[in-house]
This record gives sequence, C-alpha cells and structure tokens, in this order.
Amino acid sequence: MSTTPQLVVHRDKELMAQAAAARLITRIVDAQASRGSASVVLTGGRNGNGLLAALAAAPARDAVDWSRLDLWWGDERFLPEGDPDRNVTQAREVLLDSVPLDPKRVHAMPASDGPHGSDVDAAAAAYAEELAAAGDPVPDFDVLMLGVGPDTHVASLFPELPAVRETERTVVGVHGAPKPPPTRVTLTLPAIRAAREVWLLAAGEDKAEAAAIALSGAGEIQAPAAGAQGRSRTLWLLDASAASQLPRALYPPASA
Ligand SMILES: O=C1O[C@H](COP(=O)(O)O)[C@@H](O)[C@H](O)[C@H]1O
Repeated sequence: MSTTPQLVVHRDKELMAQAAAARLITRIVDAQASRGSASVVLTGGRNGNGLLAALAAAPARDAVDWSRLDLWWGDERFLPEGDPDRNVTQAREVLLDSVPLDPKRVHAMPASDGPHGSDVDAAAAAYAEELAAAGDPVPDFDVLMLGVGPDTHVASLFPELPAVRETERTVVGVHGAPKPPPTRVTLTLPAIRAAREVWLLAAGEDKAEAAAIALSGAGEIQAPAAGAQGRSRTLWLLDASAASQLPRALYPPASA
C-alpha cells in the first residue's frame, strides 16, 4: 500500500534537524511503550547526520531506552571498517558512541575488509540474511529515514541504475554510483516500503530541485525519492530552502 506524502517545512536546516530529532525521540519512546522495543533505519549524508547531532544535543534523548533500540542502515559506502566516509563511522561519531546502545542491536552494513572481502554482492546478501533473521523479509521498522540527494537519490538508489529497479531482493550491491564511493550497499525500494513510516529529509538549496521533481509525479526509476513510501506514513521533512521550488499547491497549511 502506498501513502500520500505529508510535508512539514521548517524555517532552516537547524530547526528542521531539531524538530526531526524531537519527532524521532517521541516515535521511539511510543514504540518502546507499546511493543517493548523500537526499530529504526538510519541514513547517512548531511541531513541524516544533522538529525543525529541534534538528537545527541537534545535533553529528551534520556527518555529513550537505548538498550531496547535496534538500529539498521538504509545504505552504506563500501569502504574499510572505520573509514571516515562510512555512514556508520559518522553516526558513531555524532551520536552512537555517546548513548548506551546494546552493541548486538547495532546492525551496521558490512565493510569492504570484512568477512566478504571486496565482494559487495556477497556483503549485500549477508545483510539481507541479517534482516530476514529479525523479520520476514525485513524487520517491522518503526521509522526508516532517508536523506534525499540533489539528484533525487535515496539510500544508494541512484536514478536509472539497476538497484532502483530491483523488485525481489531487499538489499543489493551497487556498482558505479555517480557519487563517491562508486561501490555501495543499499536497501531496495521493496525493503524501504515495508517500513511503517518513511521520513525523507531534505534541507538546503541543493535539494530544492530534487524535492520538486520527486513530489511532482516523477517515476521512481528516474527519481528514486518518489518511490520511497511507508506503509502507514510518508513524511517529507524540509527546510524552506529545499521547499523553495515546490509547486504552491504542495505547501502544507502551516509551516514552522
Ligand atoms: O551518499 C549518500 O548520500 C545521501 C544524501 O546525502 P546528502 O549529504 O546529500 O544529504 C544519503 O542519504 C546516503 O545515505 C548517503 O550514503
């Protein structure tokens, strides 16, 4: 089932990150209260890291029971463990190393010097197995976050590349990505669409065209962000710059 995107536009990227962090805390706390634990998929990139930094700075972060939180990733740059460009390395630096997570619940995607060596397709298959062991075919993600790239890519699903056309597998290796590094691991659209809520983060002027294209009826092969929807909610969290090229009809009634 696809859900119609809802839009929230914030004044600037700092406020967007703070508001999104507050929203995420509430969502995690609610999920833990109703089901005992929460499951969240993190994104890399500037907007994803901005949200994590805002979360680290939020006093309300102590409301989260970090030991009952499963963390997954929507994509990873296929680089050696600890590489500063890996999404997990950046997430650890801005938030994860400063909260009491259960290491068994931090599901980083494999590195290029891990058990699968440089075989990115084997690494992707292994992550698909890890997901399937926690749910069928993926866990019941409460929130899956995606940074929107200036070219409308989300996770490592780039326009027109084979990964965005995948309809069966939940995780695939990416070869020849236009944004460095060229080799990556990514969730596919079927895996993304299995999440309860999908949040797309777009802040900054360089995201304005991508947001306008993805929200104006583009196809998902040409504009992968257009295909990212949650089962019960699809939420675009934007700042005013990223929303500046949206057709007026798409603006929400109130913006903060
Ligand atoms: O390379 C990536 O880029 C996107 C978007 O990043 P941004 O810096 O333009 O916001 C990100 O969502 C993805 O996780 C990451 O691997």
